[in-house]
Amino acid sequence: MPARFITIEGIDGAGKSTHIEAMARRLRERGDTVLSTREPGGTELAEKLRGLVLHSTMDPLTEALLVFAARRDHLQQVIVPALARGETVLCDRFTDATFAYQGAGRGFDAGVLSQLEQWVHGHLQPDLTLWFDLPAAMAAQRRAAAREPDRFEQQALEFFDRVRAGYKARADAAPHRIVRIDASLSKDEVWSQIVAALESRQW
Ligand SMILES: Nc1ncnc2c1ncn2[C@@H]1O[C@H](COP(=O)(O)OP(=O)(O)O)[C@@H](O)[C@H]1O
Ligand SMILES: Cc1cn([C@H]2C[C@H](O)[C@@H](COP(=O)(O)OP(=O)(O)O)O2)c(=O)[nH]c1=O
Repeated sequence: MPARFITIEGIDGAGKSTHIEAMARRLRERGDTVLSTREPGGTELAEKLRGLVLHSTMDPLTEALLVFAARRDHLQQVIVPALARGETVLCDRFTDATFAYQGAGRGFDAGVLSQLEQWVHGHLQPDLTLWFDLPAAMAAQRRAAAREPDRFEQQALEFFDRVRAGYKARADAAPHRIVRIDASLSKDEVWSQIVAALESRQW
C-alpha cells in the first residue's frame, strides 16, 4: 500500500475528534492499514509532554520547544516507521497547529518555528491536511456544551480568531496540501466534505 500521512487541524471545538474514527474506518474499509494518533502525544514521552503543555504555565519559546520535542519523539518512534511500512497515518494535529497556536495565537516568531520545523522533520510534510474551519464564537459554544477547558481552551475569543487566521495563512501558502472543510455546517455536511476530499485523491 502507498504510505499516506493525513493530518486534521482546526481550532478547539471545530469537530476534529467527532470525525476521526469514521475517517479511520472509511480508510480501512478501502484497504489501508490505519494508524490513528494525535499531537502533542502519540508516545509515552510525548503524552507526558502534552500534560505539561496543556496544564503548566510557561513562556512561548518553552511551549514551542516542548511541542517540537514531543513531535520529534512521535515522528521517530511512530510516524516514520508506520509510513515506512506503507501504512496510513491519521494524526489529530501536527506542525500547522504550532504555527497557528504558538505562532499566530501566542505571537511567537514564525521564523524560529520554521527553523525548528526544519530540524525536527526536514522536508517530511503531510500528504493531506483537512482544516476544519469555523468562527471562533461557534467553536466556543460547542466546547462550552461539551467539556471543561484546558490551558488553551481558556483563552479569549480573540486568541482563537488569531489561531484561525494562522491556519488560513498556512492554507493559503499550501493550497494543494491543505483542504478547507467548512466546519460550521452540520455533522453530515462536514462528513460529506471529508469524503469528497478523500475521493478527489481516489483514497
Ligand atoms: N458539525 C457539528 N455541528 C454541531 N456540533 C458539532 C459538530 N461537530 C462536532 N460537534 C460537537 O462539538 C463539540 C466539539 O467537537 P469535537 O469533535 O470534540 O471538537 P475538536 O476535537 O475539534 O476539539 C462536541 O460536543 C461535538 O459533538
Ligand atoms: C499540536 C499542537 C497542539 N497545540 C494545542 C492545541 C490544543 O488546544 C491542544 C490539544 O489539542 P487537542 O488534542 O485538539 O485537544 P482536545 O483533546 O482537548 O480536543 O494543544 C498547540 O498549541 N501546539 C501544537 O503544536
